[in-house]
Amino acid sequence: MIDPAVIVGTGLVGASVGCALSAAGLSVHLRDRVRSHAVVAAGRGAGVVEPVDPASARLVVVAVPPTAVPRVVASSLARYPNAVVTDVGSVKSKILDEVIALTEDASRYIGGHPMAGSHQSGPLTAAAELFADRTWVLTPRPDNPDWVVETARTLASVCGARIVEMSAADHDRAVAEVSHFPQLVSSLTAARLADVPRGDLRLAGQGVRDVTRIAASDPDMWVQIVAANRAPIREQLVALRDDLSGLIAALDEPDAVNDVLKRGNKGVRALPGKRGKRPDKLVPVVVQIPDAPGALGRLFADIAMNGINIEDLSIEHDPDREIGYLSIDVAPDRVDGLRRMIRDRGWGLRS
Ligand SMILES: NC(=O)C1=CN([C@@H]2O[C@H](COP(=O)(O)OP(=O)(O)OC[C@H]3O[C@@H](n4cnc5c(N)ncnc54)[C@H](O)[C@@H]3O)[C@@H](O)[C@H]2O)C=CC1
Ligand SMILES: O=C(O)C(=O)Cc1ccc(O)cc1
Repeated sequence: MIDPAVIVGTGLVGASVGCALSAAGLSVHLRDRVRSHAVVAAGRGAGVVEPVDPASARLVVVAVPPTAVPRVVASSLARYPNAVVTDVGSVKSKILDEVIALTEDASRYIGGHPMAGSHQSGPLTAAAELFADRTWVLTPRPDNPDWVVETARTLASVCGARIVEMSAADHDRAVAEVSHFPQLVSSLTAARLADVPRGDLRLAGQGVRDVTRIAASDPDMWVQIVAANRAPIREQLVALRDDLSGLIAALDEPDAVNDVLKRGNKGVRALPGKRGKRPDKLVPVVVQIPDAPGALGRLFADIAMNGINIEDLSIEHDPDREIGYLSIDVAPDRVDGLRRMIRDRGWGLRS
């Protein structure tokens, strides 16, 4: 149904889709305005740079920056007359409006958005597993024939993603809440660090790193995303401004500060955890590991030998010493066993 596929735009997301489809045995043809990006993506196993016979292409995945998406979708609909054309752009309504304005018949176009990526860009950071167990939003419309929707579903499934279907408008509101607004807040938080004296920055722990990771994202890309989804983002920012004004006015009142922190706790609990497990039902065990080849592998082997399932994990690097702190989340009934094993096997335990 999706073989052969064409990917236009072979940066982080396009090349990752290519890697996932190629790993599933499909033939994938890569195109990019910058040919070297397609060549690098091919080198990472995303497909081949040789063109496909346009009439034989079954699927085109447009993975270019948001402002370029409508034109590339329109030209792909014309160039590949038998293919379903989908995109991975982070906004959906504006792209759809522009595609409809550019084409006579947009029924072979269906919007898509895998909710996976990173703050990095370019094909060098691509990975076939990027979409595994992540949400892939599709925005089918009444004018899409069933086979078009089915083709897009097949793409998301082959990439290992969970499909969520909704209208373009609902998608844009949701991503403003859970992706675009958090990006801007992370950027604002990180921006304040640029003026913090070096000596003060040495006190930075994992908390500030957690809330600023995505502030390293590509500004060019995010300017385009924000421009295309202004109304719902503005709503979030205005609500934040009210919250900030309230907090500033109430800083002397512990009850009001407590209320802000409690609301924060509630928000964290609201986020879905792994397979529906609430993250607050897992317990972190922090292990000190040497920054040396094979250390992680040995630790994981020890944990597996003891029949303990790692539900989630994260790593923090010591800024001065060649060690890392691996935080392993396990079910509460496995904590004692894991701690005992860690000590018995000679690993350092931090909590
Ligand atoms: N970065 C992320 O975490 C995520 C990004 N997205 C969306 O995926 C799309 C691509 O993002 P990334 O892969 O991160 O960007 P990227 O910058 O890594 O790759 C974009 C690629 O598109 C190429 N390109 C630009 N204009 C083109 C054109 N007119 N024709 C052909 N190729 C063109 C560029 O040369 C580049 O190789 C964007 O629309 C973005 O909104 C979706 C989910 C996650
Ligand atoms: O880095 C992360 O955690 C992300 O959430 C990346 C991301 C960036 C843009 C999107 O449209 C979707 C996902």
